[in-house]
Amino acid sequence: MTPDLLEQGAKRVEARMAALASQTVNTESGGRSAGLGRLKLDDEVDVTHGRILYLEGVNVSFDGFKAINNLSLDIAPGELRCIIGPNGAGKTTMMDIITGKTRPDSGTVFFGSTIDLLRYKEPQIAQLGIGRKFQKPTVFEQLTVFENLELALKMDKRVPASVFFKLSSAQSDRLAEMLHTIHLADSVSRQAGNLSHGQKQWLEIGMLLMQDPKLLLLDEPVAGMTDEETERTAELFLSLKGKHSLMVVEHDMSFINTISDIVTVLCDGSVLAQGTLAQVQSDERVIEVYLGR
Ligand SMILES: Nc1ncnc2c1ncn2[C@@H]1O[C@H](COP(=O)(O)OP(=O)(O)OP(=O)(O)O)[C@@H](O)[C@H]1O
Repeated sequence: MTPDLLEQGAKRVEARMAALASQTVNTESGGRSAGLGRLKLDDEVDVTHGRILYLEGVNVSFDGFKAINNLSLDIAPGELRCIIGPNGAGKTTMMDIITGKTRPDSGTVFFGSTIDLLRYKEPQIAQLGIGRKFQKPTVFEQLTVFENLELALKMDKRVPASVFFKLSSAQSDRLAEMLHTIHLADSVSRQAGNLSHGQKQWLEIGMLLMQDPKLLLLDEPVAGMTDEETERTAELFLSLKGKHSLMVVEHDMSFINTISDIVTVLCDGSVLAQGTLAQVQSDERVIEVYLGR
C-alpha cells in the first residue's frame, strides 16, 4: 500500500462523499440512489492487489481486556470466507471494526488497496459497499416480500418523500431475479411477518443484495434454520460467491463444509489457524480450543 495509492483512494472517496452531501450524484431511479441510501461506487474499490479486505495488526481492548489482539487477515475479491472460533474469540468485534461500529486502538483496516476504513464512520462504510447481516432477521414484518425488496431499492435517507418512486423496468427485472435467488418467488405477496425464520433471513439477505454490496458480512446466518433451509442457504451463498465477497461467521460445521474454501479460526482475538476445513479440523490447537469442546 503506497502513500500515493492511499491518497488517491481517499481523494476519490471524499469526492463521492461530498457529492452525496450536495445530492449532485447521478444515480439510478431518477436522482435517488439505488439501495438504502448508498452511493454506487462500482469503480472505487481497487482490488488490483488481490484483496478486497485487508486487516493488519489490529488491536482493541475493552477496559484493559484485549478482545482483538494483533489481528491480521485478508480476503480476496469474490471469496467466500468462513470464520469460526469459540465464544468470545472476537468474531463479532472484528465485524464491528470492519463496519465502523468499533474503532480499534491500533492497526490497519483497508477496503481494497486504497480505502482506509478507519477514516470513515459506520454509515459511510455502508455507503462504500460493505453490507452487514446480524444474526436476527430484521425485515419489515407488515410489508409483503415484494414491498420489502422494493423498499430496499427506493429507500433513500436524503429524500424525505419517496411516494413518486416507480420501479424502472431494469429494477423490476432485478427484483424478479432477486426473488428467485433468495428462493421467495412463490411468496412474493406474502406478508414478511408470516414467513418462516429461514425465509426472513433470505429476505433480509435479498434486501442487502439489492444494494449490490461489494463485501457482505454475515453473522450466524443459519442459526435456528431447519435442515432444509440450511441446505438452501448453502446453495444461495454458493451462487453469490464470485459476484460478491462474503465473510460468514458460523458454528454449523456441516454448513461450513458445504460452502467453504478457506476457513479462518479466531481465538483470543487473533488468527489461530487458517486453511481448508479439513486442515483446520485436524489442527491440534483448533481441536483443543474449539472443536474438541
Ligand atoms: N463492548 C464491549 N465491552 C466489553 N467487552 C466486550 C465488548 N464487546 C466484546 N467484548 C468482549 O470481547 C470478547 C470478544 O467478544 P466477541 O463478541 O467479539 O466474540 P465472538 O467471537 O463474537 O463470540 P460469540 O461466538 O459468543 O458471539 C469477549 O470476551 C467479549 O466479552
